[in-house]
Amino acid sequence: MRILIYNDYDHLSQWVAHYVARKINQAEKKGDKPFVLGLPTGSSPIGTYQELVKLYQAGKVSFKNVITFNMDEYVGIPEDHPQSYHFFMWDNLFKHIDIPKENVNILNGNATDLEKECCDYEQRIKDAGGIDLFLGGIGPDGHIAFNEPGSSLSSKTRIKTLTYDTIVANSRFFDNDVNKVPKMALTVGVGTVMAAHEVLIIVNGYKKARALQKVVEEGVNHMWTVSMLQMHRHGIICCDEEASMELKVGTVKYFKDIEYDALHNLPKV
Ligand SMILES: N[C@@H]1[C@@H](O)[C@H](O)[C@@H](COP(=O)(O)O)O[C@@H]1O
Repeated sequence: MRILIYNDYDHLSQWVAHYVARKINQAEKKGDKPFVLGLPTGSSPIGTYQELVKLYQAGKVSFKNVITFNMDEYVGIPEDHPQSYHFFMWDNLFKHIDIPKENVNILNGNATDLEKECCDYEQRIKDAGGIDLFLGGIGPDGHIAFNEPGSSLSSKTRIKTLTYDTIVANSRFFDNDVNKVPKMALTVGVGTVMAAHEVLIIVNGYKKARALQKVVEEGVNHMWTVSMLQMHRHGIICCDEEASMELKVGTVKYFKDIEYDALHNLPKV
């Protein structure tokens, strides 16, 4: 697992966006199949999305041949609700780029048969040839997508009940009122994320420091579901200094040394 520790969120976001754009362009050159990208919501990827929009506007990347799969969606709020993940994705990324609407996949939290929606989503991922690169964020309790502590590390897309921790953390988007936060969500499983060819997780801010410490310095544990990344063949964590605050000085120094190039040069797009 690679750990890239950037001085600040802006540098981290720039690097991630260039990395994604480079992968898209490499796939475009090969020309055999669309590039399949897994995407998160939340505040962590916003800087990356802004940088990707800039790269698109500068003509450095096109999303015409990209298929996306989002990680999760709340159950029971309309797609045009400002806090739905559908709304978030169009508002922060899709409406600013040239991705064809039919290439965007987001779980439907209002489907009449939610279990079928989850099974169909797994099938759609398979039909697309699997996910090439899954971007993700984490919750303060180390959850990935909505795979709350205790989730099966081989889980697939399914319905999950949100923990009180997550409801409180996400209430900041719902007028700080826990009662307004949906109690259930549809989410890809830890196994769905780990099946991607590559997984890149963005971790920023001090509130994620404890989770990062667990994931980097302790073992694989279902109570910190993102720790499963340790088992992935191509796992990368991009974090900022604040998120690294609970790591040992020696751990930080080690990863800063071995990732010197990635910390000082942007991937060529
Ligand atoms: N389901 C989402 C996760 O996919 C996301 O990673 C997490 C962190 O959000 P933020 O990036 O806003 O801290 O929030 C939610 O729980």
